[in-house]
Amino acid sequence: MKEILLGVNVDHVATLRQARGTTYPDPVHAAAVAEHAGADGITIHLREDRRHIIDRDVYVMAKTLQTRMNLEIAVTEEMLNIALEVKPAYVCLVPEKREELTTEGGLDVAGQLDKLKDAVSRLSAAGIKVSLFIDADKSQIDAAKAVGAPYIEIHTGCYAEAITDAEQQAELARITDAVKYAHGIGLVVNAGHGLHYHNVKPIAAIAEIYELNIGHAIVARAVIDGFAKAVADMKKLMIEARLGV
Ligand SMILES: CC(=O)[C@@H](O)[C@H](O)COP(=O)(O)O
Ligand SMILES: NCC(=O)COP(=O)(O)O
Repeated sequence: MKEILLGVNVDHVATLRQARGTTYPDPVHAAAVAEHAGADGITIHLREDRRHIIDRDVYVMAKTLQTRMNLEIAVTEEMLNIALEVKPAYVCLVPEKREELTTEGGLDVAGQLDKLKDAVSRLSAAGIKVSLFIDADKSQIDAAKAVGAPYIEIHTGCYAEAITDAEQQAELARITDAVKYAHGIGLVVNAGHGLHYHNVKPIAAIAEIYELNIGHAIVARAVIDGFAKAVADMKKLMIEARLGV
């Protein structure tokens, strides 16, 4: 049984902090608790509008994380320069629209090959492992391979937001096919967005998935159960899925 890793996204600990402009709760503290509870990495999305994670969080976590940072950023000069200065273990390039409530879809790699090739090349030259946040779409997977990204993260939002069982099963089949195809052409395949305690197991059971990045649901559960238990419970579900229990 291949282990599946959990990247805990602490963005929405910062959402609570930004809601009042206080210094608490601190996503740096939450990240330390998550790592102690079994997180294999910490994911943070530094959005252009800094609605949750702010620059200070990135620079402090670069010094304090015991596992590794997966920094999600848009493909802009501002963000690329921050990534090249901080040099996190991983950078995941994501699409971003200021008006969106949350990430709405995958990055259009196929439609901007030269721009992505340049970004991937610059980040990789700095020793950063680059992932592209894309839809479960073979043309986008091929494009990710073409621009030299070693990792992709399949957007699971359509699966998570499916209304009927039939729709969810269709999205699961689409994701499964995409993961296996991407793995088959040599990409390391992660997945994430909208996963929670009641929908994570079928995704975690896909053997070729390397890591799941999960945030909103863990932070929401932590409000009731505490952060350590929320992380540990999610990791337990993922391991159970891999064991087929
Ligand atoms: C890229 C992705 O799916 C998540 O990291 C998401 O972007 C979390 O941040 P928001 O909730 O601000 O969209
Ligand atoms: N890339 C997905 C991620 O980091 C967390 O997404 P969500 O679980 O907050 O929807």
